[in-house]
Amino acid sequence: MTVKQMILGMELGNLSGTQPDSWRAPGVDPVEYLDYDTRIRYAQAAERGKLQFLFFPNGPYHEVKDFEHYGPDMTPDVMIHMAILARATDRIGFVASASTTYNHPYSLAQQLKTVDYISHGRAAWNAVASGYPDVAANYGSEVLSGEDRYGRARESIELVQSLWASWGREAWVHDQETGEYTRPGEVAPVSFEGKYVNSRGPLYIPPSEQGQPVIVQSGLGDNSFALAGRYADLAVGLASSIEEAGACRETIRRYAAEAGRDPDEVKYVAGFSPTIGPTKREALDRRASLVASRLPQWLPQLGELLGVPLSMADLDRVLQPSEFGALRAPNPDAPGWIQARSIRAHALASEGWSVRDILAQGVFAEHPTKVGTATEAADHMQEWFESGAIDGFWLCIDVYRDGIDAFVDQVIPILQDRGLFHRDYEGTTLREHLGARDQYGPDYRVAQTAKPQPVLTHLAGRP
Ligand SMILES: Cc1cc2nc3c(=O)[nH]c(=O)nc-3n(C[C@H](O)[C@H](O)[C@H](O)COP(=O)(O)O)c2cc1C
Repeated sequence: MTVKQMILGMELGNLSGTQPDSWRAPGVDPVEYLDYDTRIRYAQAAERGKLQFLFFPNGPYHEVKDFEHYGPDMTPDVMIHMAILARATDRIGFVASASTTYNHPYSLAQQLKTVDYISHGRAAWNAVASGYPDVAANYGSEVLSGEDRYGRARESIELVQSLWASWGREAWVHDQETGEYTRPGEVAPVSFEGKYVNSRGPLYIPPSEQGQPVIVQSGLGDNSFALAGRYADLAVGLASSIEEAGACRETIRRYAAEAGRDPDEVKYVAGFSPTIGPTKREALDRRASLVASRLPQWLPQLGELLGVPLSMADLDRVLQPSEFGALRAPNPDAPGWIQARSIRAHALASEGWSVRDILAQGVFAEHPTKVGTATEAADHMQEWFESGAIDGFWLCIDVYRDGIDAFVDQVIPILQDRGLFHRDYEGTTLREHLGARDQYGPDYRVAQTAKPQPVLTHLAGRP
């Protein structure tokens, strides 16, 4: 019997790490954002840890509003980024986020398949439907309705996959003797006609070693979950608790079953934001220094959560239970990760941490946070994974310069010794790393617009 092991990915798209002041951390070169010798070193470190994939977020937009004090936190250009890192690594996969709303499927099909080919089958497309006003504004648009964004997303995925298969899987014979370059009729137009996107095709790029890129979906909300259930091999999630993660995963699995797929075909990974130190105290001090510029903004917010006014003068104070009282019910209409803040703030205050240490432990972080030793990080991961709510994690490393090495050299061996993570890649392609099924062209079990293509019909009929 093979024991199930976790899938691990890591975000590598933003400035110097995922924490706000990472660009000012000791030893960090503040211009490394565009220094590809450094980015390559980070990708290679993740590969040394046998991580299955790197995740590249992309709006494109500048999420941080205060451009004067914080660097951009998105990927410079996701396709170029992926291509450069692909040529400097051998095994690790790449998940490139790209909008289905503001890109033409032909361009996406071309770029993604090129990288899939040159990386020997390690590319994935995180197909996102662009719900952010800033992204829309960059393309001179308003945010479109959910119906239109997700209608276009479904068609775009099916068209991109149709174009990928318009160069038949066995088409490329390139026989120099006979002069036959491709088999007759096996590179053929797709003549795709949707409500939102059209293309004649064909695309002129042969299959990669995994056939075609893997489909990923990252999102929160019913539309995103339905898209993931219908098309994705991997869903990259955001969940503040094991219960929330389990509920997201179950929703995606239900949508997969409704679309006619085996729910096990979609893996679900949740975010995790560790800060590792030789001792808990050192880890807390590290994390506190990485959020220092946010403290004036967070203190009043923490005060609201705990029902006690807080200022910078309170930073090193331990609050007494009589000051903050009982946990107040979070707003049930708020997203889960916002609701989780009060619960976490209250729990940390009750444990007797100072105000600074409460804030250092990720009360306002987007993802579940563990600040402590490598063993504490591994314990968190083990608890989540063994609950059955997730198939793994995508890691949001605090400062890339030393945080990736710390995770790879200290946490990964613990996970491996506990049998929770593989010791080496099982194959060479991302599809193999994720245990995703073989697929070339659209998945006709779930397709809504794509029609079986001549090139595939032709191949199906071949003896
Ligand atoms: C973990 C996670 C990662 C995401 N990454 C991106 C991204 O890189 N680019 C993007 O445009 N949207 C990204 N999103 C946004 C979602 O794709 C989606 O648009 C959002 O959840 C809003 O949902 P809606 O489209 O139903 O309004 C991400 C969402 C989550 C939860």
